[in-house]
Amino acid sequence: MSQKILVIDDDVPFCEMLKTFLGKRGYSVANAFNSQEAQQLIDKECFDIVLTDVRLPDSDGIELLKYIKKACPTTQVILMTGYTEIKTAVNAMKLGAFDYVAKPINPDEIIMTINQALEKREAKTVQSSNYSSSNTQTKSSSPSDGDDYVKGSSNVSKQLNEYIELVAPTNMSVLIIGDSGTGKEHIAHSIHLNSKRKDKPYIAVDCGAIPKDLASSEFFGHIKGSFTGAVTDKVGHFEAANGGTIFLDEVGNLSYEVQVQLLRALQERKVKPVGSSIEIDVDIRVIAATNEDLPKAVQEGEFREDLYHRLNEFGIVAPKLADRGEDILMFANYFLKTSNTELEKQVGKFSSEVERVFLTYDWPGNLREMKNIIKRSVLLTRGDVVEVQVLPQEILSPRMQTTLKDRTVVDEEDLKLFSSKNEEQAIRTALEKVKFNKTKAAQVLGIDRKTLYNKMKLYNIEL
Ligand SMILES: Nc1ncnc2c1ncn2[C@@H]1O[C@H](COP(=O)(O)OP(=O)(O)OP(=O)(O)O)[C@@H](O)[C@H]1O
Repeated sequence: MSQKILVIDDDVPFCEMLKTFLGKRGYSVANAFNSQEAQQLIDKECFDIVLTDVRLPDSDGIELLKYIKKACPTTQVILMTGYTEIKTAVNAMKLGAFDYVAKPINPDEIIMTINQALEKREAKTVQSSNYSSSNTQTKSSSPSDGDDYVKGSSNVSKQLNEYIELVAPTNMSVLIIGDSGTGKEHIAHSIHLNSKRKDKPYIAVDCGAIPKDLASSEFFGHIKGSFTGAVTDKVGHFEAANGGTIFLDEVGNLSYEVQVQLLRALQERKVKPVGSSIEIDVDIRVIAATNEDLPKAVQEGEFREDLYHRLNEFGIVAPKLADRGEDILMFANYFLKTSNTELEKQVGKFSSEVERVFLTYDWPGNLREMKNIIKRSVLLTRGDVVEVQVLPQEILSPRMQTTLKDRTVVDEEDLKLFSSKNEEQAIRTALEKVKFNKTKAAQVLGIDRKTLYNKMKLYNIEL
């Protein structure tokens, strides 16, 4: 059966174009032109992937994302963002979006992102014999021992690694605090692998993806017939993690009610599956992560103070990528290597200009953003060296954008799937913003002046 994709954008020709493009590649595609229509379709069936514009006429992509995550937790949502909306996109990732792609949309990039999203969706629904869940991962590989873990040598990294080494062998609960994409999950897994529990289960639970009414059953399990839909006995995350480590990702997203249940389980080290009268002893180590300001949530009465202290026996801050100094290029080279392997390419290195951009950019999406940008750049690189022309415009400073020699060639490619309506609007908005100074407008848009003139002619934009 072909994978189902819902494309949501108020730009009808663009939606149709994307539908045809994806349809030709074997996907079964539906279109919606506003949020209401989209919700009606989602109420009828859960899609594998939803591709939605960030701005919709009757709502925005972020609100819709929340709706989808509630209605269909395993659907992977990819946002399509216009110029300079990276902050919104990063926020969306915190709320559970799989990824974002910048408009103009590049055909290879969108296909690559869809494939990655489908892989993630499949990984989420992998089931083991007596334990199944849509919101967990069990892991056996070692990120800290093998080639796939960059330790870094900057001062912040040295301190981070020291903390991991110190706390790992203990049984202390660890709370990892850090922005989205800083590597919190990697840190959690590394603590597990360096602990005495390393040969026991490691269960990662995405707390943000658990629907409120199913939370008790997800954490503590249920017995057959205990509620409508409980057709078999189910082992909860706590029991599955028995003897090992449970990683509670996005712990700040748990409802107050679930927080109470969780605290009880952690204090008493016993769980009772829904519908059962028998308590099960559990021996687990808890690692939690959040990108929220939990002390503030405590102050505002949204997060229980006793649970906060229970989780925060040892706090670790995951550093922002921009603060990791000399590690930045180490990470970049690591992602170059992994991208080459995944895409079966042999791109050798970054140009020195690209390295300079990497070192000066502020990386709001941290390691995840870097990984995505490098993968996209490797995909678009035809030679041996990643040049600045293949970098997305949001990471280039305006000054650099105008010095790009071959920008037009890349633009022409990027524009294949870029709707004329959006493009015309983007150009008009940019011109207005800079009081109709064409040089500045070209900078804002990330295109050269010649391209801007051509496009103004095409859309009859007169000043
Ligand atoms: N030390 C590391 N070495 C190599 N890759 C890493 C490292 N840390 C993180 N990554 C990679 O960076 C990406 C983001 O990491 P991760 O998912 O752990 O971040 P996160 O902080 O948990 O994100 P979120 O808050 O969005 O859940 C992942 O693809 C991960 O594989």
